[in-house]
Amino acid sequence: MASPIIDASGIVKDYGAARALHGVSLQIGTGEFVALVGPSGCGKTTLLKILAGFEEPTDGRLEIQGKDMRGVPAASRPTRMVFQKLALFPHKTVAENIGFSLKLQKVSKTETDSRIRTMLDLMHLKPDYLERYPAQLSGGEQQRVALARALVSQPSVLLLDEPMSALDAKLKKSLQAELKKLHRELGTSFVLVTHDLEEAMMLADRICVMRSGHVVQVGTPADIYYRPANMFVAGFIGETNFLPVTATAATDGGMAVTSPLVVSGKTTIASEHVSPSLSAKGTALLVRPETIRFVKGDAAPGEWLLDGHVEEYFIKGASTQYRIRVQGLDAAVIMDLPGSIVLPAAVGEAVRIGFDPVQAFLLSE
Ligand SMILES: Nc1ncnc2c1ncn2[C@@H]1O[C@H](COP(=O)(O)OP(=O)(O)OP(=O)(O)O)[C@@H](O)[C@H]1O
Repeated sequence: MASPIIDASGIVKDYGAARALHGVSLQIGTGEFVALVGPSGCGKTTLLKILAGFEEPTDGRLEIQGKDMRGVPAASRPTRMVFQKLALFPHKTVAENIGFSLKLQKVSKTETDSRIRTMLDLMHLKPDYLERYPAQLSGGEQQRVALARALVSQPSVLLLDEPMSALDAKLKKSLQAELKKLHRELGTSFVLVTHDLEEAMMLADRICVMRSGHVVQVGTPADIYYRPANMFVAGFIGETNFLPVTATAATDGGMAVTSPLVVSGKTTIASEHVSPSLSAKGTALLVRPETIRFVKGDAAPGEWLLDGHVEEYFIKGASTQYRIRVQGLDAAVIMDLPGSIVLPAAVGEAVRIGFDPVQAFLLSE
């Protein structure tokens, strides 16, 4: 990265005796959209608050635009934060809410009015909303006002703490699309904390996966989905199948893998399909549900085959999910097939399923 706008290194945060962040390092590029994901309590909001200046790190160094942020209060940083729970002032109108920070900065009335109107356009809010109070707006509209209020002071970095978690599914989808468009138009760096992995995949240039106060992996959505560092990351994003295998180093840098459950033989997984942090513990092939098919005639060359029976299926509209029970595997194998009027197999039916191991990824616990 040429010159990161945010450069956090070795950030430690203790709350009393409890350590919330254990030396987190993360660089964010100018204009980049980064999503922070991970299970509840892993430290996402704490990290965001440290970037915003609402919490001081116990140890480590944070630079924003090349400047050490130690002791720099939130209001003096080039960052603005939008909170999970709306922090709109209930007794101020939409116009007063949006213009609040400009008033503090003593920006002229003409300039303030003009910036508020620009924000209103950007957020697709009608001009007559300006005189309304937050309680007179829908949840989605309130969230757009909160975004407008954060963006009106033209921050270099927008920090978003689950801004869409309170919205219903349809509203969430439309606001997600707007957020992506907004990011493209403004060129501002966005850091989004979210529980919604699909949201992170859809919106972010890079995803930072956290666990228990540590960064486990930072990568593009494709890296995280197709080349996860370990089973934790793989299981966190999307549905997964883990097929236990025995792996030994192959001569060309890849790994030779075998499984007693597989009808056909040994195969080599190329090095780019092997996790760099592979260890001997719980070595498995990650096989995504959409890469598995029913094999009714001949197998394709090199295809791995498993025999089982249909435990259940779920019609999801555009796709149908099958769960296949394979003897010797703890969990049913999940397959996602394109939706079709004619179902390919019935519950209880004996089936043979197959996948190309070249599309799989070798990882460990
Ligand atoms: N002010 C605080 N005082 C004490 N402990 C805190 C405080 N804020 C957070 N923690 C603890 O720090 C850890 C990380 O919390 P944080 O809110 O950053 O997690 P998170 O990943 O954002 O979780 P969630 O997804 O549930 O919002 C948790 O164990 C939490 O209980």
